[in-house]
Amino acid sequence: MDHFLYRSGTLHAEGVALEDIAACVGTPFYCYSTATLTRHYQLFTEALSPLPHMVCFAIKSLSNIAVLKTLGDLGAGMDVVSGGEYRRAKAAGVPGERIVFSGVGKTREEMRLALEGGIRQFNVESEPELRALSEVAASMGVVAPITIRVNPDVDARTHEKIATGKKENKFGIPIARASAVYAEAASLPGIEVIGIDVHIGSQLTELEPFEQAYLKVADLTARLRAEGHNIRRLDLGGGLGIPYERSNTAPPLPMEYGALIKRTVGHLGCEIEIEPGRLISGNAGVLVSKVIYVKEGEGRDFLILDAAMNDLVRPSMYGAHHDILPVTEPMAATETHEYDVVGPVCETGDTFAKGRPITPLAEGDLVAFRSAGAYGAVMASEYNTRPLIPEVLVKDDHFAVIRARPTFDEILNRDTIPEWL
Ligand SMILES: Cc1ncc(COP(=O)(O)O)c(C=O)c1O
Ligand SMILES: N[C@@H](CCCC[NH3+])C(=O)O
Repeated sequence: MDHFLYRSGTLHAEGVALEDIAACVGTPFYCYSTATLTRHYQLFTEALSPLPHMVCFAIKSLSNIAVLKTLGDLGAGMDVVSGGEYRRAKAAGVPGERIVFSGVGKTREEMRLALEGGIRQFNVESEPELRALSEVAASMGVVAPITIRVNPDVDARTHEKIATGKKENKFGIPIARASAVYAEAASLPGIEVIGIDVHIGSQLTELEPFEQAYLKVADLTARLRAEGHNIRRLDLGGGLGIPYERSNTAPPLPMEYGALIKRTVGHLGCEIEIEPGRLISGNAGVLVSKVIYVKEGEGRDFLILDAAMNDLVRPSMYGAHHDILPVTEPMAATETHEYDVVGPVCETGDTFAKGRPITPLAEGDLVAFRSAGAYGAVMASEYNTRPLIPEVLVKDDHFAVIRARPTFDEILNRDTIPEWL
């Protein structure tokens, strides 16, 4: 469910017409709905209640500080994967005790930053990282709370580039080695073992892979407790998928996912942590773009937009589908026309969709890419010196620019010409 609906013949974000935002900030731009962000966060908290739990938003999916504050003010925790993301969470006012630090390559500087600023736990992914963290913490006279991310060797049945739970993936330690690694962790002076972490991939559209992974975590919890570890928190990762194509069967709902968690690990008396990103932010955002030209090609028509792969890379990177809606509501009887929808970047890969049926469009018309809130703005670049596009947050009947388009002066001034040139 989202809050982008046609009203009076034009697409709105909550109570605001997207065309009014376009007139104010220009195109292209990202637009997020506070109501959808809020609702999706609440779906998870409702799904996990009454278990003791924390929903830590994976901020890699959408890291604008205003969005983080929206969720943080509701009580959300944050899952960060870099010192930069940690700083964003803090800038949004989220206290350290609600921030978890994931990722395979945390540097000592990042560890120090989080230990100084406060941290809920580090999700440690390897023995060298464990030793480095212990050294850093001990040198500061503190103890780092940790879980160890285990790799359960489960096929998440998602796009291979975003599957993380198979043994050939770089993530976590092999679950078979867990006893040895936990024993080492318990012996290190700068480490306090809190629990177990697992995350098997993103955009999962079935519950079964989660079930396999969580059952393995339940077994491991019992084993590690028998070995004397005080396992009291389970971080079950993120990854629940969203319906990008409305015609497809819908992925499981947070409520069903919550029921699965209760069934598989709910009896263990652990605090449950989850790290959803896409399900909270994905359908909370659209990318609005304008048709620059309609170009007749060989046996196809190209819809050339002012948005490109540098603004939304998912279609060219993963072959991902995003629904493309005309901002002006089509008349019920309007026939569709098939377009190859492309951007202005000088690569054939700069293609959003091929042969996509859309209501006939003309120069200057606006379109909205649905489900663009997650892994949209955060993966944007300035390729072809196309400025990063603005982000706008809507709440009820008002909106605010939460990141402005940089000026070309700002962009050009980032480069410096050495004095010897
Ligand atoms: C460790 C970790 N946690 C959480 C997430 C969030 O995933 P998603 O946006 O699919 O919910 C990811 C990304 O897959 C991740 O790598
Ligand atoms: N960037 C990916 C998701 C990556 C998830 C990373 N943990 C996407 O757009 O689908």
